[in-house]
Amino acid sequence: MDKIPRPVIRRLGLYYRCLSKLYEEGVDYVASRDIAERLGIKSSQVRKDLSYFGEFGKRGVGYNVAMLMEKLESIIGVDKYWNVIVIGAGNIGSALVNYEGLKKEKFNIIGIFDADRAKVGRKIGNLIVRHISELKEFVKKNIVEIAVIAVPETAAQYVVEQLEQLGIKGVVNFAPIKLRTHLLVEEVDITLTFKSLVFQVERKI
Ligand SMILES: NC(=O)c1ccc[n+]([C@@H]2O[C@H](COP(=O)([O-])OP(=O)(O)OC[C@H]3O[C@@H](n4cnc5c(N)ncnc54)[C@H](O)[C@@H]3O)[C@@H](O)[C@H]2O)c1
Repeated sequence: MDKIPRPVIRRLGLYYRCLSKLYEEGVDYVASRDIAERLGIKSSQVRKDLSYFGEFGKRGVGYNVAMLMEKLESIIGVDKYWNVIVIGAGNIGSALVNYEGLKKEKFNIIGIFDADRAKVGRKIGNLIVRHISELKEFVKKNIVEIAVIAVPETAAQYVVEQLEQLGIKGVVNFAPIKLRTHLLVEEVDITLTFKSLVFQVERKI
């Protein structure tokens, strides 16, 4: 399982969402072509990605939606609730706490922390902002494996080191900085997304 490329793992989440919709629509079997069409990717890509995990599909019939969902659930852990903490109660941190979509996908934000005492005690969604000094105690008392870094670039390295010491396993990092850490990191680099888009736009022109 270690050798599966990251982009594939990311796409599995998309496949899962697509299959959930099909399931809700009452669809029993689906062809890779239909999944591909819904997601705007090539059907050969869908077949290749899913073949990493064994032969799910039947030629001419397609994939059994419920069975494939079950298989994906066991691979990407969507059958499990993940507790998440957010470091930084600014624009991004607050937006995430207020974003219902995460909970729907079973990512449960259970704590938000900030270094600014003026923000501590404020209510964001259903949570009260805690001071960062309470982090250690909080992580000891709760099962938390995932954290979001939503602090300024200058504080992000320090924060990831704290998270590493506390045994957090993975981080979603919004700060535009390459973190030095052993933790698993997913970067959310909005500037890069724009750059990639304009690169493609220019090439089309
Ligand atoms: N706002 C955006 O649209 C946007 C877009 C892309 C990326 N980002 C990046 O995401 C990060 C967060 O952005 P934002 O707009 O939410 O910033 P923000 O300034 O609104 O919030 C950052 C929060 O982090 C807190 N903080 C600072 N040091 C801390 C520490 N050591 N421990 C805990 N909390 C600490 C601050 O008190 C503040 O409340 C930044 O690195 C930013 O560059 C922001």
